[in-house]
Amino acid sequence: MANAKPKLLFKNKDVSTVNSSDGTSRSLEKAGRPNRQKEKVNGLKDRAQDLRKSFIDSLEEDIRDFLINEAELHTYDDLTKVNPVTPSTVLKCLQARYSAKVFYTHAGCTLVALNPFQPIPDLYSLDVMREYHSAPQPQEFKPHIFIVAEEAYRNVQGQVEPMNQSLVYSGESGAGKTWTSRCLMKYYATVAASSQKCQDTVEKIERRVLGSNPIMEAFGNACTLRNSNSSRFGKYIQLQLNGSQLLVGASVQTFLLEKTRVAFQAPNERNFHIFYQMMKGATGKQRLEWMLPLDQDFAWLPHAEKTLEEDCLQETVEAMINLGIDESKRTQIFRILAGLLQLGNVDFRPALEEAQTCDLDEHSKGFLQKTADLLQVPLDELQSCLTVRTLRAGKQNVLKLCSQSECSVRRDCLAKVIYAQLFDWLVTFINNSMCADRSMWCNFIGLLDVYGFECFLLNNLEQLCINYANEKLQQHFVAHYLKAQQEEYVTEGLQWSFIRYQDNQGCLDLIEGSPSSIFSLLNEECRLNRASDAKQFCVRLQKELSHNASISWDKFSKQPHFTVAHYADKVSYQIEGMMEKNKDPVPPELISLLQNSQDSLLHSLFADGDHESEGLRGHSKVVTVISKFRNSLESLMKILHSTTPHYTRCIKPNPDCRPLTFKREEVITQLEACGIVETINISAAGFPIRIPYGNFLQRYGLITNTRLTVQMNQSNSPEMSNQAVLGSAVEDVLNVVLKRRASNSTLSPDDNNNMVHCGRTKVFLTHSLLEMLEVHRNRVRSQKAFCIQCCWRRYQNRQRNLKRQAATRLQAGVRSWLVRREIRKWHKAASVIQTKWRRWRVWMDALAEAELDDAEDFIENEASSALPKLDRLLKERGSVQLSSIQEPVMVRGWPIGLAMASPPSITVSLTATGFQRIMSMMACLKIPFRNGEYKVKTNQFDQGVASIRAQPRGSIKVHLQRSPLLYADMHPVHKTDVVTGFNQILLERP
Ligand SMILES: Nc1ncnc2c1ncn2[C@@H]1O[C@H](COP(=O)(O)OP(=O)(O)OP(=O)(O)O)[C@@H](O)[C@H]1O
Repeated sequence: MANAKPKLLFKNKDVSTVNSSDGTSRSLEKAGRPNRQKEKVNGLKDRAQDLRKSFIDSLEEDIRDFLINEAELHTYDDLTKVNPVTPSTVLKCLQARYSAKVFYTHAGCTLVALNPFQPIPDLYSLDVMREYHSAPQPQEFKPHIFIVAEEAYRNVQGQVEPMNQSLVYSGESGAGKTWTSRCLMKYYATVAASSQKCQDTVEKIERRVLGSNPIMEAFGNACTLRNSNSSRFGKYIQLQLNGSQLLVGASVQTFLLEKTRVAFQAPNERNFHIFYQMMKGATGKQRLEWMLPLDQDFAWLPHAEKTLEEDCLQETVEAMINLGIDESKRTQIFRILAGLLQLGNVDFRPALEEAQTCDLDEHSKGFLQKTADLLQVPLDELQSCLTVRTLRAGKQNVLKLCSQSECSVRRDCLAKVIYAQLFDWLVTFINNSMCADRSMWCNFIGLLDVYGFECFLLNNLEQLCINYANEKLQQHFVAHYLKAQQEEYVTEGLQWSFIRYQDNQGCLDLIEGSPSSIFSLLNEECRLNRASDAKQFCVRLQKELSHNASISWDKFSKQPHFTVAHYADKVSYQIEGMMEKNKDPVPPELISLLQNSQDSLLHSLFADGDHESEGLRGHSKVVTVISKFRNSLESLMKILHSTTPHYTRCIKPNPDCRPLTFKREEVITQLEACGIVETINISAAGFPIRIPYGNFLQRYGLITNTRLTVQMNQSNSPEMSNQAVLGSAVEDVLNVVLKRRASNSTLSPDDNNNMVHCGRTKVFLTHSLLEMLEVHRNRVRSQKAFCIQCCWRRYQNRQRNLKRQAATRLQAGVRSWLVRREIRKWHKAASVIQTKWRRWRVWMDALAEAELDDAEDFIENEASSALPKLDRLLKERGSVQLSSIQEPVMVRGWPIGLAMASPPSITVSLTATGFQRIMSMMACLKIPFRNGEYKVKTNQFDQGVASIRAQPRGSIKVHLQRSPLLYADMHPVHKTDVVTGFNQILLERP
């Protein structure tokens, strides 16, 4: 149905698809395959599920990115701009704004106010007020409570029907309703004070209007677990404006004061502030007068040690003075309150005998005495009222002694009735002092501060009334919101009739309808004036109301109860005590006691006869709490219906009242409870997704191959015709999608129309059509992706081949270059070696020639000189001494080398020609030829002399090896004892 919660795109669908793939595992189980296989299959399934989930998540993210720019969420001044309008996107937006210290956000015709829980400098200053007031278009400013205030004020100025305005702010305890109320009052006081003409009156009224706050808060607020300054009543303040829209008066109407708090405070909660103000702020004289010694403990004053800024008696007294409550009245008020504190300390003891009344201990007697004194009633009368009950039997009164618990109930009842009457008296007094004569004002701006929706562990009549009031306001709000939405659709040229939504009329019928409803049955039960039985009443409810879908019962609960499905949530109400609370009986004796009080104020509170107690009223006349509440709510609703409403939803971002802390769960619960989510759901019933044509084509244009730029460029005409061009392109896209849908299903074209509407500049969609568009877009995208993949692969292959060819060429080039370089190196080296070698050879040749020339010269020149001289010279030129021969023989290495260097024919000739060669060798060695004494061996195969060694008996053996270098051993050195030249190393050494 229309108010079904918007599901996340694709999520549900996908889960079902995944589940359907379960068959595999089931069939395996049936086949009884081993567990491991099953685990494997499950593992694969899980993986597939994970992959699918991550795909869906990324897809959702993609859609979200398209619809909404998360980075700019905090800049969204209006929650209806969030796309799609779902609780989670709304929450995200609020959180982003809260983090950016922006506390107000529009939500269509509503303003959402997040409590910062710390004073924000310059957010509510006089300058800001004046700025908003003087702005030609305050709506263009940042969202603020002053925009709402100014809008209401201008509506009055504009005299547009309905001229009267109502500013409704709701929210849970601690959300900032009272704060908002104070801000608005200050705003109007400032705005109205801008006129010089009636400055005195305005100031007087302003002082009184603002001055009434401390009094109302002192008497009606208390420290609770959820808020240290919690209003325990609902109020509607009417600011009265004259023809010039100046503030000339004000009045206040209150609802459902939590009077039980006077006599009962929940653990860790406190009584109304006023009692603590008296205890802490009284002067010595006042303490005596009020009988409140500093060291006295009071049962009804728990946690008195806790000091709050609200515990300021002086401020309350000053406000009283401003309002015109004179000293004697103030004294009376405080004496009565002190009397209540004393009364709380009175404890009853069970009667010793059945015929006796409940007893009081000494302490209690003292407290009762003080109570009687302060309330100015006779002590014995007071005591008997609390302990004895008067029953009417025909025309006679019958006295009945009360049990201990009955006495306590009567004591509490006395306190509650006095406090409630005193509170009402104060409200009346405030009204009298602020309210202008009816002829003086013509319009009003009403400020409605109501309790927010309540759902506790145990809920009773108070919660039923509060939640009923919230249902009423929600109904009013929904009607108003739909009107605003209708206006938006009309601007876009859409029909309104297609919006279907489920309102909360069913729930209201259940609570207040006729002929039978919870209220009517409760009232009937109370009027029967019989002892109420919760179980019986529960059965009755089941019998009479079970046809209503909004009521249910928990079969497993033992306590008599009923559960109501409110628009915000289901709430279970316990029936026990509900009838008693509805009757709210006040024993007649108590009323007559108070009527006889010597205190004129107390006397006047009960003197008018309105307080006929249960025993004195006829059964048909019983006015129950429900009836009273319902009547006041009816009159309030009448006022609201006749005014232009402005809604502000105050949100408490965290339960601990910590500054600038945003708890998502906490906020979403409140958004649900204050109807924002319901509003969102209503919006979802129409077209929750609104996309400007341009954006639509950017995303979905590919379905019909439409390119936005082309579309835009085709038309150089003004904007409207641009929109027309875009609109027709959008329709083309939608037609493709809807045609495909029609071919797949049997739905009528009407159904298609319910899914989409094209406005003037935007296309309005349902979630399901968006889903279809996405599916279509994905299909087109996958086709295109496939195409791109093919092209890309082809391109890649071509590139790869080109690269391969290029690489081969490069490799070949590099290799040849390397080889060429190597060869060049070798050539170079070879030529160096050649050059060196040639040089060396030339040099050696030259040396050898020079040597030979020397030798020849020497032989020629010195032939005649003595042989020892020649020996010396040879020795000098470097020669080997073969010491083993008897006579020293000098061997000139180089001539041997020279000999060896001769062509092999020399060697061959040594062997071949035998003796001749041996002779030349011996000549070289300068060995005297002595046949048989020496043995000269030459190596036939190796070139050169292998060795020359001394043989036994004086023989020598020369062992030389031929150097690869010609004449290597040929350079004689002038040292006689050293053989030099290359052949030195070739000489075998011992
Ligand atoms: N706009 C604001 N700026 C700063 N602090 C704020 C603002 N609104 C609320 N507060 C703080 O939050 C506290 C609770 O606010 P308030 O008393 O207005 O809540 P409430 O909704 O009226 O609660 P209840 O329903 O219990 O009366 C205030 O005492 C104040 O400290």
